[in-house]
Amino acid sequence: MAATILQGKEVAQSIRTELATEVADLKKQGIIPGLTVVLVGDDPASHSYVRGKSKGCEEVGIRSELILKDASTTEEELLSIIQGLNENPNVNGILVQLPLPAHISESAVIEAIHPEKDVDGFHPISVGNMVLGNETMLPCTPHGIIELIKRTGTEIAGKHAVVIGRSNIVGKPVSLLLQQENATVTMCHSRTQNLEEHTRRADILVVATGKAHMIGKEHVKPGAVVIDVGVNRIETGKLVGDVKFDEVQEVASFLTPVPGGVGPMTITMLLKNTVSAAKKQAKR
Ligand SMILES: NC(=O)C1=CN([C@@H]2O[C@H](COP(=O)(O)OP(=O)(O)OC[C@H]3O[C@@H](n4cnc5c(N)ncnc54)[C@H](OP(=O)(O)O)[C@@H]3O)[C@@H](O)[C@H]2O)C=CC1
Ligand SMILES: Nc1nc(=O)c2c([nH]1)NC[C@@H]1CN(c3ccc(C(=O)N[C@@H](CCC(=O)O)C(=O)O)cc3)C=[N+]21
Ligand SMILES: [Mg+2]
Repeated sequence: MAATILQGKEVAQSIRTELATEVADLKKQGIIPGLTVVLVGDDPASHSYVRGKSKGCEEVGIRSELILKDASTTEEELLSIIQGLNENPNVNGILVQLPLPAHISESAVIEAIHPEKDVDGFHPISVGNMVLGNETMLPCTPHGIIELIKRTGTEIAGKHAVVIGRSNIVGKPVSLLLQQENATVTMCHSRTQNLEEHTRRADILVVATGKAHMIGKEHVKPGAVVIDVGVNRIETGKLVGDVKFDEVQEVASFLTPVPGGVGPMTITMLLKNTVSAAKKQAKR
């Protein structure tokens, strides 16, 4: 039986409609949520993601600002820009697009963002609160993935979830959130031996490696929910996931497409975090 395609784009759209109503209400109270995105350098993929973020803000009525700096920007300059944004009451959320040029320390930059404005959920305080299960800003991609899985009607509790990838922005946090939803979680990475043996036991398989088409139907248990996080531009210029969509579609029960799956959910969770940051900051 062919998998149901999990149209993240449609789910994202319906959440954005709800957010637009919420933002309209906030505006009546004089609260205008604002997001500032800082982009250093001229990586074309980064520019493309950042455009998606501005468009998302526009759709729901969030005021967005883009600060573009060239690749030679120093760490000191960037830290001082962040300091200014921390102090600016019109800015509720700050996102510094990663990766940064090699001469800038990503951890120093992330730590400079005020945790209340950390809409990426990357600050050590946000990460620590997530690990402890405290209420906090959740990282956008992992949060979007959990929302998508829930929309399938799949009960996460008790299921075996396998996550491939252990990055700080996707693999690690999504495995933690799945565990908090009471899944039994296995984490795989580039040093995992016999990958297929692990993935074939997954009721829920989350793939976040950045390796185009590395997962085929031989990796997937019939009936599994498969979430493809990868966004890879191949030679033809086409955008593809980490999963061989056509063949995995034959065995999975649900499968996310690329594009149109996890990506739009990521941006929507960013919008959601920005709105919640604005509400929290307005109370003070
Ligand atoms: N749709 C969205 O919203 C988003 C999409 N992405 C995309 O998701 C993908 C992953 O991103 P990110 O987590 O930042 O990537 P990273 O490169 O930071 O991490 C990749 C992870 O995959 C593991 N890995 C690599 N190759 C293999 C392999 N052959 N077998 C098993 N594990 C492997 C690595 O293992 P090891 O740790 O051992 O090196 C690492 O843990 C990228 O394509 C990225 O563009 C990312 C963020 C958001
Ligand atoms: N500080 C920071 N926060 C991030 O959240 C962050 C980051 N840095 N660096 C890079 C990764 C990657 N990422 C994506 C977001 C949306 C899509 C997305 O919307 N993709 C569309 C296609 C986009 C296109 O056509 O290029 C889709 O999948 O449908 C993809 C990737 C966020 N990231
Ligand atoms: Mg990375």
